[in-house]
Amino acid sequence: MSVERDFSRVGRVVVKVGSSSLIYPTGRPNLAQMENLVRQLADLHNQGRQVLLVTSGAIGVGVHRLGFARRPADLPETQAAAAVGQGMLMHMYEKFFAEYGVTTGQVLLTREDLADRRRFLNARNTMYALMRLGVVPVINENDTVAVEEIKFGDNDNLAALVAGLVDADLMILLSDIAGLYDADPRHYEQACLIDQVTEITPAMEDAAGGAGTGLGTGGMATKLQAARMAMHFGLVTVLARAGEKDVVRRVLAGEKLGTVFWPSGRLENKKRWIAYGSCVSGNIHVDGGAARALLQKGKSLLPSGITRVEGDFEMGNTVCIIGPDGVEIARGIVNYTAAEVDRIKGLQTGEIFRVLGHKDYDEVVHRNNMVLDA
Ligand SMILES: Nc1ncnc2c1ncn2[C@@H]1O[C@H](COP(=O)(O)OP(=O)(O)O)[C@@H](O)[C@H]1O
Ligand SMILES: N[C@@H](CCC(=O)OP(=O)(O)O)C(=O)O
Repeated sequence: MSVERDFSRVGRVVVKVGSSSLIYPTGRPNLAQMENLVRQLADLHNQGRQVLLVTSGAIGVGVHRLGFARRPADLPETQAAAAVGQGMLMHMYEKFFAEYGVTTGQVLLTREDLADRRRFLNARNTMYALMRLGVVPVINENDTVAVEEIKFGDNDNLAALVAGLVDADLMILLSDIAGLYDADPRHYEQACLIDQVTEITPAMEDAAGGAGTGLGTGGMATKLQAARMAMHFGLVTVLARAGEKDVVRRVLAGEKLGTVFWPSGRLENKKRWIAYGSCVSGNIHVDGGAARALLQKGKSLLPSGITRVEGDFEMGNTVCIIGPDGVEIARGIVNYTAAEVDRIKGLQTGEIFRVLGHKDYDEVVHRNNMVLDA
């Protein structure tokens, strides 16, 4: 049964638009599409809603401006293209938004900005300040400096992280496709549009192919990752075609357009960061008793159930907690270093002081700093 879409009370919206919707096959920017999108976003802004735009397209636009026939294989040249293209994109957005009297602010993020808790909170404060000042943040990955190890890699995941960061009510992913299909529509003419998703199934993941054009990154697979993250955060996602007439207005009006992904949980902000923002520094393996205590009884992780430690983490880092079958059961912020956990593993909490010479916490990972099923 289809759940009614009522977005009348949505106050904060993150809209992500992909390269394939912003660039013509000629490699030149699709000004009509861009202007159209900006008009709709400016209208949302005028309604008193807070709008954040996550935009792709910097590399694609820069590649064409620099006269490359296709995206260069070489990283510095790709980053040079991003530097050129990002400036061009921002110039166009600034111009179109200004026509409607709306001020924009460019925010370029790297994976590291969100992986570090202090920088994550700093980024959040900046976004809140921009919104308080009535500015529409225009966000992209900082492709010019981001190298492989510190990349989000695709803007779908970036959009979901941003939506979680600012506590958005709704994320709209605009692409060159009408929504999620039960098979890759490029290969199966009979593929059917799925109008709503309450759980992302393995069949949907199997059907999610790569990018539709040479410009897109990640294709449907990264959109499903982003939607899964948003569902876990407690946010609604709508995936729709950017070129659909008045798509943003119609989505917000509750029209049955594209695919809606309904929330499956309600993760609080800090736990969102633990599960998806922070980088994992090591693994703690636990026995069956500890796994049950965490999963079924809502307990913290104590030294007694720990069997093995992997990695070289510091206190305050994020670690994965691995069950006896080798599968991750939780993720959390650890209260001791890897060397300390190794020394107290299997012991009762009463023995921590005797072994380490100090005891700041009974718990190796406290329940409040732990997320199950991350
Ligand atoms: N199951 C599926 N449902 C819908 N689209 C799919 C599916 N599998 C693969 N795709 C492809 O994903 C493309 C969108 O991803 P991508 O090219 O990365 O777009 P964007 O630039 O908007 O991020 C579509 O053009 C479509 O061809
Ligand atoms: N940050 C890159 C876009 C990366 C990306 O995810 O692209 P897309 O799949 O088109 O949303 C750029 O601006 O070119």
